[in-house]
Amino acid sequence: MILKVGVLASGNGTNLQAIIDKSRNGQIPVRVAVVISDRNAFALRRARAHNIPAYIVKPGEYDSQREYEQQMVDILKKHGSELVVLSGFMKILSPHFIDSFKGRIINIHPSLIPAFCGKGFYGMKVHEAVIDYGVKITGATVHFVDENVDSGPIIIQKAVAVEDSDTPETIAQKVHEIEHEILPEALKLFAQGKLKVIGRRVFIER
Ligand SMILES: Nc1nc2c(c(=O)[nH]1)N[C@@H](CN(C=O)c1ccc(C(=O)N[C@@H](CCC(=O)O)C(=O)O)cc1)CN2
Ligand SMILES: NCC(=O)N[C@@H]1O[C@H](COP(=O)([O-])[O-])[C@@H](O)[C@H]1O
Repeated sequence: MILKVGVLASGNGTNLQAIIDKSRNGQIPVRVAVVISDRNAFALRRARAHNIPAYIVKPGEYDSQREYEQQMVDILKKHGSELVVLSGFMKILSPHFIDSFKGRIINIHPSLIPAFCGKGFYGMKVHEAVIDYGVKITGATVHFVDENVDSGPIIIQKAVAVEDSDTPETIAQKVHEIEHEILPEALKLFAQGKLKVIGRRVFIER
C-alpha cells in the first residue's frame, strides 16, 4: 500500500529530496502527492523537478491564521494526503490544522528533543545553541506533531558526537545526514502501520 504524503517545507528541501529519492527507487512505500511552502523555497523547485504539485501559501495573504491554515488543509486534502510531513517548515501550526489531520502529522527536528527545541529553535539556531551550550552529543528527532511545539510523541531519534573541532555548520552537515536516514524510515514505518502510540510513547512493531 503506497502512502500519499503532503509535505510542508520552508527551506532548501534536502529532507524532501531524500523522501522523493527513496520513494522513487522503491525503498519506502510512499508517494509525495503535494508540496506546500510559506515562501518561495528551493524545496518547491525540487518538487517541480519531479512533476510534484507545488504551492506557495503565504500567511500574510490571509486575514487570519485559521484562513491561512485552511487553505493548506484544502490543498493537502485535494491531493489526497494521508500523512502530513513538516520538513523544515517554519510556521507553528494551530490546533485548527492539527485537528484536521489528527495523529497524521510528523515533523523532523535537528536536535535530540527535549533539548534545543521549541519556539525560536529552528535551522542553524539549533546548532549554534548546541555549540554554545557545550553538549557532547546532538542528533535529530522525528516526532508526531501536536498543538505545542516539538512536544509530540517521539518516533525515532539518532545521535552523533559533537567534536571539539565542530562548528554549527559542521554539525548541521552531520545532523542532515541523520535526518535523511530517519525521516524516510519513519515514513516507511507509518506506511506499514507499525507505529503504535500509547500516551507519550511510540511503540514500533518489528
Ligand atoms: N503545532 C506545531 N507546529 C509546528 C511544529 C510543532 O511541533 N507543533 N513543529 C515546527 C517545526 N519546528 C521545529 O521542529 C519549528 C519551526 C519554527 C519555529 C519558530 O520559532 N518559528 C518562528 C518563525 C520563523 C520564521 O517564520 O522564519 C516563530 O514562530 O516565531 C520553532 C520550531 C513546525 N510547526
Ligand atoms: N525546528 C524545525 C527545523 O529547524 N527544521 C530543520 O530545518 C532543516 C530543513 O532542511 P531541508 O530544508 O534541507 O530539509 C532540517 O535540518 C530540519 O530538521
